[in-house]
Amino acid sequence: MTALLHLSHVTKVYRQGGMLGRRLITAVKDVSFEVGAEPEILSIVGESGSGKSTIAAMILGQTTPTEGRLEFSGKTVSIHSRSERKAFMKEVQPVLQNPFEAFNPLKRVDRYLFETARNLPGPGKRIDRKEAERMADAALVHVGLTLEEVKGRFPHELSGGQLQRVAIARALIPQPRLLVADEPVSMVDASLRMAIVNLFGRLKNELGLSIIYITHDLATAYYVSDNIIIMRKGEIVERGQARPVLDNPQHPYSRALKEAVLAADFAPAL
Ligand SMILES: Nc1ncnc2c1ncn2[C@@H]1O[C@H](COP(=O)(O)OP(=O)(O)OP(=O)(O)O)[C@@H](O)[C@H]1O
Repeated sequence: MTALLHLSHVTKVYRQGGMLGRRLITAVKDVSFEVGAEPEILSIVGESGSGKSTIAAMILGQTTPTEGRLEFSGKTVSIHSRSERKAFMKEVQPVLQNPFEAFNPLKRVDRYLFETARNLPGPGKRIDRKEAERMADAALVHVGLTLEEVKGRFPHELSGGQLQRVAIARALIPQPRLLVADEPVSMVDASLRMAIVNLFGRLKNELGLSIIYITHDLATAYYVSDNIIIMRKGEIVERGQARPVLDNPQHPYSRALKEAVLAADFAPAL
């Protein structure tokens, strides 16, 4: 079966600086991996600067690889127009790190959901307000909320965890096949992180959605992912099924990452 997403020998080089002192930064170097045809949660972990966000940006079509190829459902991803972007975004949706940045503080959050529903691409009759409300409510129910709970609310009237759920609900409205979640719990209160991560597991099972979960947090990655990729300086150093890899990491860098987490967990309280 054709993989949902296939990255083949992908490299991304950024140019930094002006004419004088121009520097080339290889953010991602010869990376290949797949998200399979069956729903899966793939975690990409690694320290800051290892290239995780650059991979997310390429998968979301926000930047193009310098070398290599990305295929979605067997077709090379190439976005040259607004309509191509809209069609692609129907299938692949982002979940951002900071939900407070994803929403304008002066705009009621339900408006985002209605607008997303009403702007869906494709033929057919225009979605009316009632239908948009029904779609918003259905998406909110998938994330453990209801339209009644968020209707008329501004972003600051919701907690970080609730707002991240609304952001995820918004991403669900187009009925995508892949979510790309870049550090989605790092701005959420520690006590609520597991709830969001559990939600990913539910969305995979209930909606058949695949999720790329980019994180620093090995504990949640261990808990929720089927597969894992460990990155260092733009390259994949280890990959495989999440639990065996994290139970028994082979690469010295993976071991160091795990030891850093264990050391933090057992650090004496100050
Ligand atoms: N737009 C850009 N222009 C120039 N360099 C960039 C750009 N985006 C990222 N980089 C560089 O590419 C490298 C990889 O960055 P990237 O943000 O992909 O890593 P990351 O693993 O996601 O890190 P973090 O967890 O801090 O977001 C870094 O050296 C970064 O400075």
